[in-house]
Amino acid sequence: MSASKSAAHILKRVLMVPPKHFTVEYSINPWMGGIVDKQKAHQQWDSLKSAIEKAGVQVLTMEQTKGLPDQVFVCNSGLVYDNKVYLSRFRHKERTGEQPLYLEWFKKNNISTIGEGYEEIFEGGGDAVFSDRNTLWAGYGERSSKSVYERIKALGSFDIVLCDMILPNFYHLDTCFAPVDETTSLYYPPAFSEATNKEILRRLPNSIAVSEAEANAFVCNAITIRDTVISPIGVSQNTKKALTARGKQVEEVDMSEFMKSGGACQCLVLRFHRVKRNDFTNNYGYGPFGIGPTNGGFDSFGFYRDKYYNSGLPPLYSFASYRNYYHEISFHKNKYGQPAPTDFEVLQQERFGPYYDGVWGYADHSKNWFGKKR
Ligand SMILES: NC(=[NH2+])NCCC[C@H](N)C(=O)O
Repeated sequence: MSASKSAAHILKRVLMVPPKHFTVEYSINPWMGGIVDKQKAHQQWDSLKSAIEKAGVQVLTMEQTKGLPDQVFVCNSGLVYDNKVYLSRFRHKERTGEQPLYLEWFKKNNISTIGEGYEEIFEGGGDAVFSDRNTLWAGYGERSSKSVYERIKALGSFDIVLCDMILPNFYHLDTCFAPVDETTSLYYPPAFSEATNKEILRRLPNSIAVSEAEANAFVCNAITIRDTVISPIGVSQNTKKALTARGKQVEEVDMSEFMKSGGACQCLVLRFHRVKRNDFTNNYGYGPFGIGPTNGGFDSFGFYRDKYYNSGLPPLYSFASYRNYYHEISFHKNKYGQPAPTDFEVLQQERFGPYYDGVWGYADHSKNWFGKKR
């Protein structure tokens, strides 16, 4: 059993693209065809968004650009780890127009980007998914290239489990595999080579094999948020039983319009997980006494500050710098319109000089607290 919390438990936000210009007008996978009912697509997208929010995850949105019908499948924009993203490079020319738009969005939201201009084909969260912070499931075959995963090591240090996919209908990893918790996934065994099947059961021994009918209903395109499994309609009684035995509840949403393009729940979201805290914060992102830097009180350095001590000037602490400091992605600008400092550690050293050595992290958060030196 993995020591690390499952990805489902640390999912914090997702990015979604409302289907303003969603159509099926070309065919780059075996599912694509049919006429999209636009109104239905909007309703289905809205109900997915509500299900995600109800499960406690924030939904950010980005506008769709006309002429890029598959941009709704924003999961394919890249793979996010902490505050970094490895950018996609699409296999089909029909989707390459999406790349610069995603790049711009990541830059605007202070997420550092890797992979711009790289040759290797990579379709982001469609083919690569974390089951916990230390384990990346890495699909290749129809879309992403196997070699890209050497490059992806630049994102962070985690195991990369290469998944050999062998059926054209299951062209993205998320069409046939979905992590559920630290020992469980939903998966469709025929879609994988024998070696990959073994590896899935070795690392996630409680995995649930779905039937052909479920696989074709895109049940493996589910998203688990804590204990809620949000899946397209079509989960069998057997699978429901197995999930209930794992303490999960199943919520089915109709994804018929998006399935005309070969996508469903998971394809419509890009995931942002909770970022690992520095040692000197508690699990709530605050320093001692639960007082955060935006209030008066002691901060996590053990320094007292009041809310207005720097009045007249922009505050030393702002929401943006606070988020950045706690290794959070800052999605908000502070009220002075200033971006978060790019290297907050350096900034802290300049401010606090000898009192700050970057290695705090005992129970009282500071070995130099009030001049104490232990
Ligand atoms: N993550 C996914 N499986 N996304 C679905 C993408 C669907 C899109 N029509 C394509 O073929 O690229």
